[in-house]
Amino acid sequence: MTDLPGIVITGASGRMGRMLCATVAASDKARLAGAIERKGHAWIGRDLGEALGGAPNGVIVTDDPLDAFAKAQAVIDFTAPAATIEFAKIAAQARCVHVIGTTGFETADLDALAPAARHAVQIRAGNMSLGVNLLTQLAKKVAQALDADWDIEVIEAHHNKKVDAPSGTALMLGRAAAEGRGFVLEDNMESGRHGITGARTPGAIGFSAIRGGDIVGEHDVLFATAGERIVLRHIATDRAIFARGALKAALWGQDKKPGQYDMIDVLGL
Ligand SMILES: NC(=O)C1=CN([C@@H]2O[C@H](COP(=O)(O)OP(=O)(O)OC[C@H]3O[C@@H](n4cnc5c(N)ncnc54)[C@H](OP(=O)(O)O)[C@@H]3O)[C@@H](O)[C@H]2O)C=CC1
Ligand SMILES: O=C(O)C1=N[C@H](C(=O)O)C[C@H](O)C1
Repeated sequence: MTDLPGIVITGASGRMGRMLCATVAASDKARLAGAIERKGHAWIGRDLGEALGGAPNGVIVTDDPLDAFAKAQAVIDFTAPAATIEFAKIAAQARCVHVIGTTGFETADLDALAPAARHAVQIRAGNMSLGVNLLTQLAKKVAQALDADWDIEVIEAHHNKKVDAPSGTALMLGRAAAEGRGFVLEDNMESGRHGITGARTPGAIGFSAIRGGDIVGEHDVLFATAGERIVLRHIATDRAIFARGALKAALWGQDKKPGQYDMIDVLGL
C-alpha cells in the first residue's frame, strides 16, 4: 500500500473501463484501488489483471461499490446514465471524487446527479480530452464572431456499438456555439432530419450522427454561409486520450470543495 490516491474504475470490462484500468495501473501518481462490475458479471471475484488478460495485480473485481469507494479517494466512471446516478450517491457517501465520463444523460438524470455534489467533488464532461475541450472554446469564439447568417452544424462519427446520439462531445460543442450566439442550445437545435423537413430553421444548431466500424470519435463544427465554409475538427484515434484526461481530473479533484466541475475547470482553459 502506498500514499498515492486510490482510484476505483466502474464498468472495468467496458471499452473505456479497460483503458482506464491500464492508464491508472501505469501511472506513478495514483494506484488502482478497485474495479466494479454489475452483479452476476463473469469477472466478479476474479483478479482484475488476469481478467484483462495479463499478470495478476491483486485487485479483485467486485459488485460492492460502497465497500470499494470507501477504501479509495476517487472513482472514474464511464458506464451508463442509470448506473452513474447510483454511483454518484455512493461516491457522496464515501466522500470520493467522482469523475463522470458517461454520456447520454436526459435533463432528469442531470437533476438526479446534482444532490450528490453537495457532499463530494463531481467532475463531468462528455469528452475528457484536451483537444475537444480546447475546441469548445474555439467553437464559442467563432460562433460569437460570425453573423447569424452563418449556419452551424455539428457532425459526429463513432463506432457501431455507441448507444447515444448526439454524442456527449457533439452536445458540448453545440452548447459552446450556442453560448457564443447568446442562446441556450435546447431552445434552438435540430437533429435527426428525415423526410420533408422544410427549410433549415434560421439560427438553429444542427446535429448529424454517423455510426460505423471502430471509429473512436470524430467531430466537426461546420460554419456555413453563402460562398464559404469553416470547419473546426477533432479526430480521436486512441481512447487513451479520454483515460488520461479522466485520471488528471481525479487527481485535480483531490483538494477541491464538494461541487460540480467540468474539464474546463480541470484544464484551466
Ligand atoms: N467523456 C469521455 O471522454 C468519454 C465518454 N465515453 C462514454 O463512456 C460510456 C461508456 O463507453 P464504453 O466504454 O464505450 O461502453 P461499454 O459498453 O464498452 O462499457 C460500459 C461498461 O459499463 C458497465 N456498466 C453498465 N451499467 C453498469 C452497472 N450498473 N454497474 C456496473 N457496471 C455497469 C458495462 O457492463 P455491462 O456490459 O455488464 O453492461 C460495461 O462494462 C458511454 O456513455 C460513452 O459515451 C466514452 C469515451 C470517452
Ligand atoms: O461512446 C464513445 O465511444 C465516446 N463517447 C463520448 C461522446 O459521447 O462524445 C466521447 C468520445 O467521442 C467517445
